[in-house]
Amino acid sequence: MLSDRALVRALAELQGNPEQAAAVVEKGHCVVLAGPGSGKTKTLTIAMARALIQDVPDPRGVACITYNNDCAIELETRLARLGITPGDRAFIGTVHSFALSQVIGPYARCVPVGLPADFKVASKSQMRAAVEVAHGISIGGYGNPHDRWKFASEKRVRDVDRTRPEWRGCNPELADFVEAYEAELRRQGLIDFDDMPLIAYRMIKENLWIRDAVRARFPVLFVDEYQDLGHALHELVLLLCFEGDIRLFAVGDTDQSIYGFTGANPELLESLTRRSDVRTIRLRFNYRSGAKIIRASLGALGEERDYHGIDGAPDGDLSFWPVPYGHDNQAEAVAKTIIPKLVEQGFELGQIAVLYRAAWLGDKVATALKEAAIPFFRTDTNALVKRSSRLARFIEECARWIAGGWRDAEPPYARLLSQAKTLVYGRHASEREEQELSAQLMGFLTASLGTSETTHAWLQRVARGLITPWRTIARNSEQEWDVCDEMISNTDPARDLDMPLAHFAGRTEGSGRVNLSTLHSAKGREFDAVIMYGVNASDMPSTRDKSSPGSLREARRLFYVGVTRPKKHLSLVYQEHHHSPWVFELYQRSQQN
Ligand SMILES: Nc1ncnc2c1ncn2[C@@H]1O[C@H](COP(=O)(O)OP(=O)(O)OP(=O)(O)O)[C@@H](O)[C@H]1O
Repeated sequence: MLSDRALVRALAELQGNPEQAAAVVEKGHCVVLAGPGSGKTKTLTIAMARALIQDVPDPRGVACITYNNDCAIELETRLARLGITPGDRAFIGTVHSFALSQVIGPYARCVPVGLPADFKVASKSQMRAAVEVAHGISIGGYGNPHDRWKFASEKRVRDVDRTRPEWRGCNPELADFVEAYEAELRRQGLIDFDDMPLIAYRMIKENLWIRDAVRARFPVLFVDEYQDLGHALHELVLLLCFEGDIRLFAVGDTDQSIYGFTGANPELLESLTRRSDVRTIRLRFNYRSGAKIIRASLGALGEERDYHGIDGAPDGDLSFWPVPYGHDNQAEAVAKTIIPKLVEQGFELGQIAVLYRAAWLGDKVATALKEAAIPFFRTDTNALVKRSSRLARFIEECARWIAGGWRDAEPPYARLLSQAKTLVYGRHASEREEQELSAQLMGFLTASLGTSETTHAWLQRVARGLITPWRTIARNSEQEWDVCDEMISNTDPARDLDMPLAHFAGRTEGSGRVNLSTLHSAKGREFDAVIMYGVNASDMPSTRDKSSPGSLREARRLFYVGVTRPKKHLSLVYQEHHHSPWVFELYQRSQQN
């Protein structure tokens, strides 16, 4: 339970930092801008707890929007430490789930948006087919529809307000393409992912009573990682907060903007700081990393910033690992030399992370670690348990309960039931629905106790016993039910991927396993030691990164995100005589004072 005592303790922790302390008690619109490790997320979570206790009377609550499910889960974990759990008074989720569960779900049937009551989210193949139909109608079928769609979908997420002249004034044929595509989806009772914030925006803009209803429920809106959220969220914020009187508390760092390919634009956050009705607070200390790592990170960014380590913090250390030949040899060096050396220096495996650009590089590291018998936990797209998938995490928690967790309530059954409720009903289930769900879940879990099934066989039973019946009744159309099938395929015994259920159940983070993550998924996280793998001249930046100044800048920011994750030690691994140019700049800057 959210308690005054936990809040008093949390507020006391910020007293040494006047900027953080001022931000959490701010009663007007507030934007906190700061570099890595400066306590933005900590400030946001405490501000949220304070608002819930002191500013917003029950049953009203607050909403907190963030970029993706990874970030939402990280926030939920931090808020849970302050006694806040998502529920009626606190919405925590992505902008898509906010749009779907707080605007479209409750109000679409009251306004003419052209959605049937039982609308569904389109699958990838339905979206591709709709693009092809729309291309035939709007462009006459000339050229490759999917190549053309890339430009159309960029316009779709950028020009959010279609009543403005830019929508038809600039590239009208792309506007036609988008409209034909959306009409084709609607004809089938479908919406897609990008539709969610766009439809919510239009619903609110055209029906101001919906904005009032959202404000009645959530008088304060928190936004984490604002720089990674695109135009649709920004327009929603302008509508809800600056035209609609909901209080905004946003945090972000333009130097860590790494989702340009999804339409994110760091300028949107900058534009908020120029508003006279917003108080901008800049944090100056980096609590995470030693001074040497902070200096190195400025070399990685290639620009100076006014961030400092805290007095008395250890300097931190860097090591450089030139390896003859390519990725395989570099992965071997990570497994056979670098990790053992870090362990020798006293680092725990669970506090070491290996970061890389793409999941296929993670495969190479995983293979080398397997051969060296080093346990690891993957959080990239090739991971068995997708960190970003609530369904995958729920399945893993069920396995933990079966593999002994039921004895000491770790995880407690109530948590499993609440996760199941969210997956199927999006949190609001009737008493009868909840009872039926519980009977089904409890029946399944108890039938799994004491069996000697492997993970693959058990997952097949999960699919038959839970997923198949649930996906037919699911109201929460956002859920990716196919994740269970992916897990079944990723444990295929024919490819020697199966494992005992107890082994699968122990695959949680921080349990003595090295963390393997893409740079994107490492965002917002921290580790004692970080190994940046594959920092080669041809990978960072890649030829694709060099195709435009914007993508080159974004690649550099991605490198910076990785370099700013360690608290105490940063290792860089690259091909001998073929290192990224940024490694050299980083080295030079780390040597200066
Ligand atoms: N006032 C403070 N006193 C002590 N430790 C703090 C303070 N503020 C933040 N920290 C610690 O600093 C670390 C970084 O904080 P946090 O993750 O909130 O930073 P951030 O700005 O969100 O980082 P990033 O942008 O890199 O994700 C955490 O370990 C946090 O507990």
